[in-house]
Amino acid sequence: MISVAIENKRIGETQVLGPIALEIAAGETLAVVGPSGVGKTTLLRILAGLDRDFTGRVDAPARRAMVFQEPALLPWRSALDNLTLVAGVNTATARAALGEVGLGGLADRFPGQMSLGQQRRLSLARAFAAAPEVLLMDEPFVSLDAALVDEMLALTERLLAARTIATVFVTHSMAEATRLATRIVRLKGHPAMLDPSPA
Ligand SMILES: Nc1ncnc2c1ncn2[C@@H]1O[C@H](COP(=O)(O)OP(=O)(O)OP(=O)(O)O)[C@@H](O)[C@H]1O
Repeated sequence: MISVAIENKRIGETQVLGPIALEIAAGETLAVVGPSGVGKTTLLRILAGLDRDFTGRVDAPARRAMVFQEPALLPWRSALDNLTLVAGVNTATARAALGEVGLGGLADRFPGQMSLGQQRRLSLARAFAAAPEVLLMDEPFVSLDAALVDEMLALTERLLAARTIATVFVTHSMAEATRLATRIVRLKGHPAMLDPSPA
């Protein structure tokens, strides 16, 4: 379970967020939608513990994983080694995670030797490998073609269904939000707050 109460988040002189209060239960998938530049990534980075420069508090389990817009893989490490460098992921766990996303046969490939879809699946495998209690995804399917988005959505649904993770994902796409999320919230305004009308 994640509980967040942001009073104020500034970037320079500008107040970007707040006040914002949210609770996300284990097993729940919350989609955060809103216009470009409203503060969705800023909120997600606070939830991930990557940004502590705000007024307020975040209570969340320590085991958090993040999936970024770009796969952010290490090009000089094999698929397997991209997973084993995550704390708590040994070779057996990494192989199981690769198998779960359909990359069991590509453990020794480098990211540059994989298709875009395979790289995205590797990025998902890396996030799930460490058995996170909290998963944060920042537009994980942006710039993919429709068929690949559909494949990635199906895979993510399958991975989440087998676990009880508190998930927050940022998206521009209402179609993605509706498909994956159990709840949708919209960020609105400057500074951004939760829009009380249903998203
Ligand atoms: N390092 C920075 N310096 C100055 N302003 C920033 C910085 N990072 C973000 N901002 C500003 O903070 C606001 C929120 O940015 P954020 O990236 O959270 O928006 P977003 O909703 O995720 O946008 P998008 O949907 O386009 O990714 C924006 O107005 C942005 O210009």
